[in-house]
Amino acid sequence: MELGWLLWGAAVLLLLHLLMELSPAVNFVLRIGFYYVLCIVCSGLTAPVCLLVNGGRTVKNMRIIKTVVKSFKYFFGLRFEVKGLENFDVEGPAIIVSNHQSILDMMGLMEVLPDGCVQVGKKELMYAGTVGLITYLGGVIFINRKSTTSAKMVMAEVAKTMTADNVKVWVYPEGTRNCTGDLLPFKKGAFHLAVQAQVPVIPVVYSSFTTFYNPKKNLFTSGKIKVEVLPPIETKGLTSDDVSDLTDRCYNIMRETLFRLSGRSGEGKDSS
Ligand SMILES: CCCCCCCCCCCCCCCC(=O)SCCNC(=O)CCNC(=O)[C@H](O)C(C)(C)COP(=O)(O)OP(=O)(O)OC[C@H]1O[C@@H](n2cnc3c(N)ncnc32)[C@H](O)[C@@H]1OP(=O)(O)O
Ligand SMILES: CCCCCCCC/C=C\CCCCCCCC(=O)OC[C@@H](O)COP(=O)(O)O
Repeated sequence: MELGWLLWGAAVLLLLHLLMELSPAVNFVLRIGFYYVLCIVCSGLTAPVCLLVNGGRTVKNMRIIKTVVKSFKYFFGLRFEVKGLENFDVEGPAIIVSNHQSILDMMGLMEVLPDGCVQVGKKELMYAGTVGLITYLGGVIFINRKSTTSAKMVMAEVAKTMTADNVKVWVYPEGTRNCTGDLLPFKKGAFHLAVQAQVPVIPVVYSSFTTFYNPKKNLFTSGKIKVEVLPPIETKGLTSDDVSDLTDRCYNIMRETLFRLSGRSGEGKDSS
């Protein structure tokens, strides 16, 4: 009886393997589907641990979430090469800005996430079942992207509390996922936040995923991601009039770094 089940299991695995070899679409759907399942199941298992250890919604839960998510890369054959982690060692709060390519970014995020750091996320994430629960418990700040007024109010509140709570805030300034190998124009929320709280901006850049991940081409293989944490940009003394310049400065540094890390040297200079 047991041998029968084993043989059936082996046959199903072999069939899936053959299908994945033969069809890139099947390979993509199975791999990305597995990522979703992993996120949903691990969130469901991690949430009670967070509740038991820390009692509710707190940034301290990010340590637990990070430990779990850091193991995901082994399932997908992803390797991270990280440089510049010492640039996170600023005294007190800071705004961290990074490029946002895919839902896979959660793995890269957790690879470098400093202690005491929460992310700004779209409010729709809150309703994503167990993933919503874990992002809530981890202290993610939810914003309504469809209402600039409401998003600005949330961000202004964060500017007031981040110094008192001594937290770093991670914002994806492109405001949405973008897997083109380039950057979208930056939204200004992160930079207003940095100026209002008078805290430094720390840019983090991930090399382009396009060589191993492209949903339009059903491409999802193993790959290496280079990550660079860049030196902090001070905002002391800056006012709201300086936000546009600060945004452009960060955009240019990050775009140049993105192209360098992705092997497109020489591109990205002197563009705005
Ligand atoms: C165990 C297993 C676990 C598995 C799983 C775990 C996962 C555990 C980690 C989860 C991690 C989640 C990560 C999610 C990742 C996202 O969900 S990314 C999407 C959400 N994030 C964002 O959108 C952030 C970036 N967006 C912004 O900052 C935008 O500026 C805002 C605040 C949303 C506003 O949007 P907007 O109106 O479209 O933007 P924008 O053109 O910048 O602003 C309009 C005007 O308002 C002004 N303005 C903007 N903000 C302000 C401000 N704060 N004050 C004053 N003026 C302002 C601008 O200057 C502009 O005026 P002008 O300069 O043109 O005159
Ligand atoms: C009862 C409802 C059940 C709903 C189940 C939904 C399950 C969703 C499950 C797994 C998703 C795992 C993803 C981990 C977190 C990803 C965060 C993320 O990358 O969000 C995208 C957001 O930055 C930008 O969104 P858009 O590109 O503007 O769109």
